[in-house]
Amino acid sequence: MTNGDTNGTTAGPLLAAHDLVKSHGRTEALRGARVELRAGEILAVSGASGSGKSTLLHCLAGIVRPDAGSVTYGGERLDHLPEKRLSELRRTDFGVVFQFGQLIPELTALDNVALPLMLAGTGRTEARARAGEWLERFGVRGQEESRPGEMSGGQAQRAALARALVTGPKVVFADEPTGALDSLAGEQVMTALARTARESGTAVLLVTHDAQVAAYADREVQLRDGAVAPLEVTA
Ligand SMILES: Nc1ncnc2c1ncn2[C@@H]1O[C@H](COP(=O)(O)OP(=O)(O)OP(=O)(O)O)[C@@H](O)[C@H]1O
Repeated sequence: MTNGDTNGTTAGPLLAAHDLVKSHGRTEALRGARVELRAGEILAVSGASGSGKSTLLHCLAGIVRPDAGSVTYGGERLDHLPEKRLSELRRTDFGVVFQFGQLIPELTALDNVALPLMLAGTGRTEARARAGEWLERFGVRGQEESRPGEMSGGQAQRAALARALVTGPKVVFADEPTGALDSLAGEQVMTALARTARESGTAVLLVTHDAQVAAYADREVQLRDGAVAPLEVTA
């Protein structure tokens, strides 16, 4: 009974996927995947290339609808929500970071981070002030007026994290956030993400094939052929 085991600290999961099935054409990317994310938890989803990690993340984030199975967020069926409500929820409650931060190349770092706040109705001056604070939290001070192409990969990715977190989301979805970085820049990105998520109580669903990145998580599940595999105990 997922929702019955409340004891004040461990209410039901914030986000849960049960028996997810999703095909891309003839490829069955997910075959009964099941995963639960608790509020404030950092969960790593690992697995070999092609095991379905990104597809699972897209289903959980409401970017893609599964063919079968369920995705619930705060007890509500995400996969049944109409598109309009889903995009609203994605804007208010979710943040996303992909392998290449996907900052808008024409905008400065500051304006990239201010943008989600402005889309949510915050005035430009206030949005830029808050964006500056978040860039500072992520150690990219001094780069406010740089465009993404003028920053290092690590700086751009930390700015992308600031953009994902600036609106105070409940969940951040990070798909191989260090995949394009060298190991030092990757460590800086992961340290900043884990610290900030913990400080703000944000849950993180972290997709990675890198064990060193997964080590930043509180818990890890491994996907194999579109389903969660039992974890091999290595230590
Ligand atoms: N848009 C798509 N069209 C066709 N096939 C796809 C599409 N997206 C994913 N697939 C296929 O679905 C399977 C799962 O892909 P997915 O990207 O979810 O795995 P992954 O574990 O994230 O892989 P990687 O680590 O390489 O990114 C793979 O066989 C992939 O080729």
